[in-house]
Amino acid sequence: MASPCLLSAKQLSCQRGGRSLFEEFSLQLNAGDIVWLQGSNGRGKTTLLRTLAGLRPAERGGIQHAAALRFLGHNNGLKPDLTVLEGLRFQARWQGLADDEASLLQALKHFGLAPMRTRRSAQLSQGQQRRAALASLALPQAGACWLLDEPFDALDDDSVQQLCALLSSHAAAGGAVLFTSHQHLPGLASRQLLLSGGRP
Ligand SMILES: Nc1ncnc2c1ncn2[C@@H]1O[C@H](COP(=O)(O)OP(=O)(O)OP(=O)(O)O)[C@@H](O)[C@H]1O
Repeated sequence: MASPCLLSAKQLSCQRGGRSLFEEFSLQLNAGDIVWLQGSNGRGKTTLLRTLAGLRPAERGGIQHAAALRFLGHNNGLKPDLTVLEGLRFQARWQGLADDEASLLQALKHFGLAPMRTRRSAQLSQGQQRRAALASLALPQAGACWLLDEPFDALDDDSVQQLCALLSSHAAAGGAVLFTSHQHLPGLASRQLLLSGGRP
C-alpha cells in the first residue's frame, strides 16, 4: 500500500529582489520520507521551506498538507530569559505537544540537556542553543511533517548522531522530514532534491 501524502506543493514560483528563485516547483512528501533539500548559497532553500510552512506567501502555485507542520529555522527562536526547561515547555504548549514534566525531561535527555535544564538560554553556547531548539522535536508528534533549515548547524558529532536517530525514528513512525544541510550525512536521506541553477 502506498504511503499517505503528508504535504504536496504544486507549481510554486517565487521571486526575491527582482530575481526568480524557483519556477513551477513541485514536491510531495509522503509518510516515511526524509528528503535532503540541496542547493548553493542563496539558491532559495530557506525561502522554499518558509513558503511550505506558510510563513511567506507563494506568488503562484498551491500547497496542501494533511499533517501538522513544524518549521525550525536558522534562528533558534529561544527566549533568552527562559531556562532550557521553561523554553521547552513554552514550545510544547505553543505546538500543542505533551508538556508534562516527564515528557519534557525525556526530550531534554535525548539531546543531553537534562543537566542544563535550569540554565537560561542566553547562557548556552551556540551548539547547546541549537540542541535546546531541537529538543521539542523529541516530544511525541506522530505523523507530523518537519521542515528543518540547517538543523545540524553547530552540533557536535554526538548531537548529529542523536538528531539523525530522531529523524529516522520520526519517519519510521509515519512522519516526514524535509531538511537543508551543507553537511553530507551518509545514509540519512531517503531522497535528495536539488534546487538547481548556477550559484546566484
Ligand atoms: N528579505 C529579503 N529581501 C530580498 N531578498 C532576500 C531576502 N532574504 C533573502 N533574499 C534573497 O533571496 C535569495 C534566497 O535566499 P535563501 O535564504 O532562501 O537562500 P538559501 O538557499 O537558504 O541560502 P543559504 O544556503 O546561504 O542558507 C538570496 O539570493 C537572498 O539574497
